[in-house]
Amino acid sequence: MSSMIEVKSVQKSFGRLKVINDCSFNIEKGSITGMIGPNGAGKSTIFNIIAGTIPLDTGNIILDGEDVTNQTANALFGKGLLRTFQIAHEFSHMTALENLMMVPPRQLGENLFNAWFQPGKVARQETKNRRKALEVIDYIGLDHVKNELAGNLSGGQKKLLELGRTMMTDSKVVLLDEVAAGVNRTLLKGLTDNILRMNRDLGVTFLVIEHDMDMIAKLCDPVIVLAQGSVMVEGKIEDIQNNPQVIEAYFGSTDAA
Ligand SMILES: Nc1ncnc2c1ncn2[C@@H]1O[C@H](COP(=O)(O)OP(=O)(O)OP(=O)(O)O)[C@@H](O)[C@H]1O
Repeated sequence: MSSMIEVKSVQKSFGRLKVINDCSFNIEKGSITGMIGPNGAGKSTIFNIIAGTIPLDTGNIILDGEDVTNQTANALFGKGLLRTFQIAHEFSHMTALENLMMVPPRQLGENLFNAWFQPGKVARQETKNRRKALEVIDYIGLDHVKNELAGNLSGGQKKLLELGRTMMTDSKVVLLDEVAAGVNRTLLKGLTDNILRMNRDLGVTFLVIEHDMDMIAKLCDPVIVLAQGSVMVEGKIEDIQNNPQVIEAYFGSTDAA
């Protein structure tokens, strides 16, 4: 297997606080890699560095063989790396289906030149886009609420819609940051099943940061344990759960989930 993402000796400090400390790991192509660790271990920070939302101090991020260190989230999006975002406030008054249709980058209809000079092409693109959105909404099991305003969807349905938005883009790698938070068990199963299907059917690689250990156990292999800004151990969830060092650092921590 080859690497989709390589994190190489990354360091990151906020002021005098060293948050990421010589952190290195690989995410294999086609894997669903989990990341766990105690509160404050640096999970969100390394996640944001990979996603291009915060710059690193030293080290490198390699995406599918290309050095993409400190490239913007937009540039990375163009290269097939996507993180899910909560549905922004301004999209909550649009329907679930419209939210999906909004997603593709470089949408022709938004380009004035194309709208004026290539109206046929724009219409074709919109039809294609709508067809894809209908396929995606069916795939994620939200067909029955496709015309509902996104703001009226339940918390779990919004998470499914966020996942659906990643499917509109043909992403190679999707970063998921605590998607299970606040989602009920039934919808969580839907979310987990969809991630597994996207991985299996579409070959999407995932990096999943999650406090929900059931979800990690169902989805992820391998699991990386981050502690104090670097990788403590990496392996199968069964081995990690029995590792005394991890139990001490993670499960022994009073504020661990
Ligand atoms: N922008 C920032 N400025 C200053 N300190 C920050 C900033 N972002 C994060 N930190 C600090 O970096 C450390 C790691 O935070 P981070 O959010 O990456 O941890 P985490 O492992 O995701 O934690 P949790 O599981 O609680 O979400 C914490 O001590 C946090 O206070």
